[in-house]
Amino acid sequence: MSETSAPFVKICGLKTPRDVAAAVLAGADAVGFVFAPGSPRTVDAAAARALAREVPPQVLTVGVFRGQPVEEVRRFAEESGVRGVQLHGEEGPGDFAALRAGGWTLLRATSRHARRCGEYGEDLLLIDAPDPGSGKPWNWGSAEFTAPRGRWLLAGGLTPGTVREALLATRAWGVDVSSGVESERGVKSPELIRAFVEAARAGDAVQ
Ligand SMILES: O=C(O)c1ccccc1N[C@@H]1O[C@H](COP(=O)(O)O)[C@@H](O)[C@H]1O
Repeated sequence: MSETSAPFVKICGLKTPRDVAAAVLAGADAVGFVFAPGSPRTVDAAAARALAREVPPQVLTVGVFRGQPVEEVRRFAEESGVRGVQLHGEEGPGDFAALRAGGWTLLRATSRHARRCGEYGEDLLLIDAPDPGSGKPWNWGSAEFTAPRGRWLLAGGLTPGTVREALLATRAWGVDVSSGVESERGVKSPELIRAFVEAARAGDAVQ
């Protein structure tokens, strides 16, 4: 995982070798493969395994889950060989503790208020819109939003045009995007991926 002061950037919902090449070439720190059913980006474990083989070791591969039983999460993560697990659900500290033994980097995604990264035993906290993967932004600029402490990623409707402003406003440690780097729903655009990473890193550190 990146230890630089530049924002951490995760590009999510990759489905093809072309998507992976674009994210890696753009300089993403992490790439996500969606195992949650019902998304236009859902891939199976075998497809993710083949894609993950194209990812260099400095880039974190992450399996993305929504409301799936821990046993299913474990099985997909083991079969695909991803190094990180991102949970969008009602998982509690016990679930994170159960997955800890697998050696994965654990990401907890929530749209609720969170005080700090690590409260549930996660390595990274992700503050997202209530409808993950929808491309709908939430009101991160509102005075009611209090940023958590520690390593947290901002997600939800970010685009190359909004990511820098969002980073400056929230002081997030990093960002995660899916819809905002697509030419149509579920289809990644190498140009938008490059533009997103460039915009996130323009001027580098925001912390
Ligand atoms: O990308 C999906 O389809 C998805 C499905 C289920 C859970 C999470 C999903 N992606 C995550 O959603 C946000 C980004 O959403 P947006 O499309 O940029 O608004 C990010 O955390 C993805 O990892």
